[in-house]
Amino acid sequence: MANYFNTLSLRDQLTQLGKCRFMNSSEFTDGVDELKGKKIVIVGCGAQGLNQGLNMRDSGLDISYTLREAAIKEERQSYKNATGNGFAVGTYEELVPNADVVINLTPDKQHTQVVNTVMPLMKKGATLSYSHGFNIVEEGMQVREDLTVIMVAPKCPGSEVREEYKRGFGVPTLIAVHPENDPQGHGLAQAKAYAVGTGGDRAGVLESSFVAEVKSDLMGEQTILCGLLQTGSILCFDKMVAKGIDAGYASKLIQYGWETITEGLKYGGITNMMDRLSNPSKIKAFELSEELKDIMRPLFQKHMDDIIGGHFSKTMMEDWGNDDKNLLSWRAATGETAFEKTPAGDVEISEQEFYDNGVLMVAMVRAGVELAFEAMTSSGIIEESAYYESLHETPLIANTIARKKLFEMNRVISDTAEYGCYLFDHACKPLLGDFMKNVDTDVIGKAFDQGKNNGVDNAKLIEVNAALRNHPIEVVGARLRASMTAMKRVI
Ligand SMILES: NC(=O)C1=CN([C@@H]2O[C@H](COP(=O)(O)OP(=O)(O)OC[C@H]3O[C@@H](n4cnc5c(N)ncnc54)[C@H](OP(=O)(O)O)[C@@H]3O)[C@@H](O)[C@H]2O)C=CC1
Ligand SMILES: CC[C@](O)(C(C)=O)C(=O)O
Ligand SMILES: [Mg+2]
Ligand SMILES: [Mg+2]
Repeated sequence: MANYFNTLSLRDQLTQLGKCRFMNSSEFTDGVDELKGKKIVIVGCGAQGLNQGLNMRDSGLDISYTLREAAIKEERQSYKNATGNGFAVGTYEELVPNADVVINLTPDKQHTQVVNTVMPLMKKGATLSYSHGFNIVEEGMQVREDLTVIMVAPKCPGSEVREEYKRGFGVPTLIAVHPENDPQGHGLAQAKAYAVGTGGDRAGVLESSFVAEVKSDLMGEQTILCGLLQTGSILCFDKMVAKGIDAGYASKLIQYGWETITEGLKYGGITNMMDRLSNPSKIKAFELSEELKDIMRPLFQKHMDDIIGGHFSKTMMEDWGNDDKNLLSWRAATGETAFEKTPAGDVEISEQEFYDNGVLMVAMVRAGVELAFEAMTSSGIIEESAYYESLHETPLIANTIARKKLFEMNRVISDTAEYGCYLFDHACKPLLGDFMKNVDTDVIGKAFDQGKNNGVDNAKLIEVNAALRNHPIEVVGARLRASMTAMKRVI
């Protein structure tokens, strides 16, 4: 199998990378009709499998799970997830031949083997669905000509897919039809109905391509969403402790700090997050983030280039072939970091204090979000997609760190995201070595303007505010957040 993206002509590469249309809610008036009464069988019952299945069943769809035989026999967690929630479970041979739609929600590493096993059992004209297109785009999986291939990719962890649905809403979702596999022309209608089933239509759906989803998803998760949050957690914690700040306080400031400060992003983007700081702190955070952007830009660009060119997927697949040696050793090493091992102290930290004493964390978030967005859009990914894969998803990943630190983040995200996160972290920490030598507790651990007057230069403040507010991510973000809020009001 060859990398599908690399087999395309430049024109087709650019067309598929740039495919992204924010769909109007009027396009979803048929609800789940296209899939009503159809047999939908999900392969795997993990982070996405369980939560998508619960939502689709509550939306009136016929959902059952097929698991590998050993998982059923040994009553593994996937089996318990499915049966414990009252779903029918069966082997591939029992369920796949009658399925109208087979949804592959196993880890990316398993896709080739899983698809090669289930495909011969699938009935003529059925549909195969994914939530991430790695197998199609990076591995070049060839799917039987009579089968339709679609993707419905929620832009968030599985736990949020369920939580938002229960709140009567949903999460932004990207849908796509593989152009090589749409023999009956109904792929888009099915993907739309599936997105309604998970609640995605209530938050916003992007009609995109497998290619755009893969390249943007990989970039977001490796850099700002997971990689930089990991690097920032470790570096900020070590700095505070080295400078004599109580380790329990430092641990708590970081564990809950990402969640608190990125909450500001949800409501009003980077502008709002930065506006939560006093004027002197905001100017300091701006200057730090400019410096961080200059230092980290080549690394963000390298990740984007390696993703676009296929170097990243090639090297990760080598690790798959090596029994995940890198992934497992990097996971173990993360568990040994001082931040992971130091429990959050029993101290009260107010919401405002997380901002005031976390100026460096705010600067890291601004730098990472903007750099990821810039690297994606300059590679042909449309702004809406780049927004979801950077700013929008950062608070959702930050929530996972608040639950159980980096362990929880890396547990909840896909193995693919986890691998890319460690790769970025290992390159980023040394890159920030000199920068970190020059920072002190006035920007991490204590308030920047403590005991000083609150004065700033007017011209400087105007310049900083303009730079923040006029960044393209703020423009597209304001539009997307307004439509999400409008959708929420309609429901
Ligand atoms: N994690 C996330 O939040 C997101 C994930 N995605 C995508 O969703 C897909 C699923 O990822 P995720 O939910 O993280 O996966 P998980 O690791 O959480 O779940 C995997 C499931 O697949 C089963 N499984 C593992 N290996 C095999 C195998 N060889 N054959 C059959 N079943 C197997 C496991 O069950 P058992 O081992 O018991 O057999 C488990 O139920 C991926 O394509 C990922 O990129 C997309 C958006 C976000
Ligand atoms: C951010 C990681 C992710 O892409 C996701 C939750 O969207 C993943 O692969 O887990
Ligand atoms: Mg993702
Ligand atoms: Mg991903």
